[in-house]
Amino acid sequence: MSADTFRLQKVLETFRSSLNENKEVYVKYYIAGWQELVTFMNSLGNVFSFISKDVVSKIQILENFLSGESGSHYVTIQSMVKYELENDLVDLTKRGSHPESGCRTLLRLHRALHWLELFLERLRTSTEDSKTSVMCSDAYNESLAQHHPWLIRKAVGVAFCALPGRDTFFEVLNAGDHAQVVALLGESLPLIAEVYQITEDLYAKNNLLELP
Ligand SMILES: CCCCCCCC/C=C\CCCCCCCC(=O)N[C@@H](COP(=O)(O)O)[C@H](O)/C=C/CCCCCCCCCCCCC
Repeated sequence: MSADTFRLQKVLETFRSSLNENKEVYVKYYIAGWQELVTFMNSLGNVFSFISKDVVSKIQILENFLSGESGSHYVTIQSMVKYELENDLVDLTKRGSHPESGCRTLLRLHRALHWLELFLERLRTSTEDSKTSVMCSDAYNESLAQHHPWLIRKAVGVAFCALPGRDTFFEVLNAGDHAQVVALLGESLPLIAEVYQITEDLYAKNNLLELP
């Protein structure tokens, strides 16, 4: 299997590894989960490249923090929030001297993780006449759409029309037959949901949910 072949199992493994016994979220594994999702998006064709490019740029920002001189403060999302707030490294109300803080960058991926959770639950419970474009757009309208300007929403709508049908989508997930994919989604979703909720609670507690 080539390195750039998407594996749903790997998404499950990375999100499982991202949580420690203290319910802290390791940035390294959070990033790894997104890198695997980018591999999946790239397998869908160029129509999604504007999306994967944005995710890759945000992954790179977080990787740069993690490998930088303050990297020890970026090991977990919790330590990142603490460090950036204590050192005034976050633009809280308007974009200023820290336009691409770790907190703000991760928030964008966090919001997208909500979309993923909503979409995967729809996929898990879908029937043979379900449409991937409808499942994607319904999940998008319930989550990310509120954070995107009109032009982005329109571009996303066009991209959704290019999505493969449900059967092909299951095949591209590369996780066996439908029953095996549904089982793996059932195993993955609680982990994704837990990572999402821990991050949501952390950001809400620190009033970071609307970072510019
Ligand atoms: C486990 C099974 C895999 C199933 C398929 C999932 C594969 C894709 C996973 C996630 C894709 C969504 C990632 C979206 C990240 C968007 C981050 C964002 O909101 N960026 C905007 C804000 O950033 P700043 O400008 O403030 O820095 C950015 O402006 C917009 C970027 C481009 C548009 C993003 C649209 C997201 C659409 C979500 C549906 C993606 C469908 C992928 C194909 C299944």
